[in-house]
Amino acid sequence: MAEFGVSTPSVGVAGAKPATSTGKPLSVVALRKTYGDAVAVDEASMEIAAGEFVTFLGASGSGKTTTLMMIAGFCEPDSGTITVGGRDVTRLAPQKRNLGFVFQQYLLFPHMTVGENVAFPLQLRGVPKDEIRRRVGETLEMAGLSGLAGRRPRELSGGQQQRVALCRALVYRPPVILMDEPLGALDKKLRDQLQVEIKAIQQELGLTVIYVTHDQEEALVLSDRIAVMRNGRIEQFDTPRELFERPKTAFVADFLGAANFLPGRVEQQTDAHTLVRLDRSGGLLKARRHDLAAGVPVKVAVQPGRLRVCAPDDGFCTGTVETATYVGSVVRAGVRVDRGDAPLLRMEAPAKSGPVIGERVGICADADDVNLFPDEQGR
Ligand SMILES: Nc1ncnc2c1ncn2[C@@H]1O[C@H](COP(=O)(O)OP(=O)(O)OP(=O)(O)O)[C@@H](O)[C@H]1O
Repeated sequence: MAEFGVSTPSVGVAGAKPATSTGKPLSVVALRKTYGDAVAVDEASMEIAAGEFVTFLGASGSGKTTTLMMIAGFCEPDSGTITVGGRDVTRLAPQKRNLGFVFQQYLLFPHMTVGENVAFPLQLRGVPKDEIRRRVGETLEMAGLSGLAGRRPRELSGGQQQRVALCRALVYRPPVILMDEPLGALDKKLRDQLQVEIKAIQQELGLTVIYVTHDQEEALVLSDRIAVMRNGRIEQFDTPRELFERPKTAFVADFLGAANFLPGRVEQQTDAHTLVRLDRSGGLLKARRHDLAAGVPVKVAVQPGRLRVCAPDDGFCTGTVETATYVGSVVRAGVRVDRGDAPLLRMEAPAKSGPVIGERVGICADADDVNLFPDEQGR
């Protein structure tokens, strides 16, 4: 599976670190960039640990690439600071920051062979020839490209070209590698495969990686932590699990898990829970405890995978199954809720016991899976 020739150690396990990390910590403080009146990046701050895989995730135009380009040195910030391994690099030229880059366009030199492309960063740094030969050989082997060293980029597939681009970034062991949608041009199958390989190699070498994508699944698979960006701001910077289970805003809940939202009001606080009365059906729903006063209008948010079918009398609402799509291990269903608490509740149920179209059902959720957000519109 892992063509990079490394074992695939606990892929996707946040925080798994190798014994020796070649990465360095990176810190960004109050980074800001404007273009005329438009604010592209607004006071972005984050501390990234050595060996951590961090992803900037957001919709088009949210400021991901601008933030990455400021870290790389290709775009000058209006204000703020960037430090790598404790050294302030904010005003340094890109080549003086000693960072590796991999972009969506492979940007390989077409007239050079694979081996020459990978050797290039070492030649620039004046590394002796024998050493270059050894390190290029090792890196190509790790990427499963040893047999292709003599080919030119046009004689390679897209996936192979992207592996060469990755080798060229890895060969001089930069303490931080920046990747901007590196798999964006590849088909889904190849993308999935290279995600596993990039993660494996990052863990193996203990690299610090900052990765840009607008693909939520890719971000979840790869990252120790994800910075969800919106309108130039970091909306939440957290582990995939925290973002998914404890989103701090309705935007994050919707962006990461496509949450269901139901309008209601806080009814009562207990020591362990917050009780919510749904607006239209009057159903009572238990959420994990939030610090909200009785009477406050809220949006109740539950991820589709955390809703369950139960007996109509046992749920916080009832409805009729309107759609049911078999997608392998689960059935994705849409439930038309009585009295209009939500247009159509989206849920996932195990395929074996999945709901069928036309069935009358109750809907339940564990309190711990129910998040509340104050409803700013107030109603
Ligand atoms: N050179 C520029 N001149 C003017 N505006 C710019 C420039 N570069 C970026 N912007 C604006 O800054 C904002 C953030 O752009 P950025 O490319 O960082 O977003 P992004 O999240 O990376 O988007 P995408 O996923 O589409 O690449 C956008 O509104 C964009 O139009």
